[in-house]
Amino acid sequence: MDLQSLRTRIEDVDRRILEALAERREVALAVARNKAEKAGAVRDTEREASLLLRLMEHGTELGLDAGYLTRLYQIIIEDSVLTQQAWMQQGDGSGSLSIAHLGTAGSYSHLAAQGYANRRQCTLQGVSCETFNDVLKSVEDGNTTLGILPIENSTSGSINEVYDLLRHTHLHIVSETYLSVEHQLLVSKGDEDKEIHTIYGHPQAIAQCSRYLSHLENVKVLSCPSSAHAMELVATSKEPGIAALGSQSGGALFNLVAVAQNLADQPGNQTRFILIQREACHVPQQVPARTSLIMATHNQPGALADALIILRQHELNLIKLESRPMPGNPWEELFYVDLAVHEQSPQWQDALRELKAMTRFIKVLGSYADERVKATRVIAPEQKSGA
Ligand SMILES: C=C(O[C@@H]1C=C(C(=O)O)C=C[C@H]1O)C(=O)O
Repeated sequence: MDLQSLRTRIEDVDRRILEALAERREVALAVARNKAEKAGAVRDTEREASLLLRLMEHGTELGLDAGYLTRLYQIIIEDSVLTQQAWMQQGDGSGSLSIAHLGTAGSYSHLAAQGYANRRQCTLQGVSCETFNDVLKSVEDGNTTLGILPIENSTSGSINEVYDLLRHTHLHIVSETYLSVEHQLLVSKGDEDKEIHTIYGHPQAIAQCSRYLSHLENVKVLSCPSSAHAMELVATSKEPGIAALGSQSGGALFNLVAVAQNLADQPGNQTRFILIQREACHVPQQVPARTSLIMATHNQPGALADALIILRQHELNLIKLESRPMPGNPWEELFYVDLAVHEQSPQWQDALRELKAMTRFIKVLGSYADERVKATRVIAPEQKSGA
């Protein structure tokens, strides 16, 4: 067979894989409907383990590597669990979702908003904003139903500006979504061989690529309001030797080419985004929930330890605890806390009452579906027999 015919065959196989993936997602939605009727939990790790084991046995018979299959199916199962969780909360997708986001099309916030809408079988009606505060205002003023904001990154940590804004708004966090952020260095087509003297990027992208950038000599690094701004600047400028930090899909949108890839200081760089809305949401019991709050303890020895003891007494699982200086009050600390709990659970309501009595300030930012899907692990059949 010639190369072209072989490639046509590959394309045919890929089409069938895609159709099978779409069918699997449809069946997962039917499973969600069934679970909603029976009040069953979305996640069933025993079922996942037996499924993975069977797939590995069958796969190795077909000559496929067990490690490859596990990685592949972990992604497929994560998609299935998150699709079911989204359905449990929002039901069947209806039309479009209006979401305010930082930057124009191609910014990381826009990509995350796109992923959020896709997961809910909705089309995205995105509204570009210049600042995080504009995203908030768009939702507060009723111009959009939702706003999306990056809240923390696996490399650069919490995005304090966003926490600060959340402290002063009456909006609620109603969802979270994770985006793999693979920064690339993008230049205009034809400029691939030009020496770079200036790199533009969003401050978060610059922080996440600090190691790579620190090794470049005679290069100016300049901040832009969003990654989309940085890419647009490079795309529209005639000046050679300028580059932008951005994503692969953003680069494609602006017709830019990558001259360096995977630039984040840590592999697997991910950003967690939150979705904010005017009304709080209700997380069904079948879906694991995360509750986020900000609190300031009294400035006295052991105050934080006392707050943590309350959480332990109520058996609350702490996902995140971070302290930040309180803006305007030097040397006083504000704590960001995330707990694995449903807001309406009596366990949390009791703990909150006790915390209110012993903190100077406490604000629940929202309770929403926990989108971290910890991969189920199984021992591959050959490894088992070889052990
Ligand atoms: C589809 C189901 O829901 C979840 C997703 C699974 C999958 O995609 O195979 C398996 C178990 C559950 O964690 C199910 O329960 O069968």
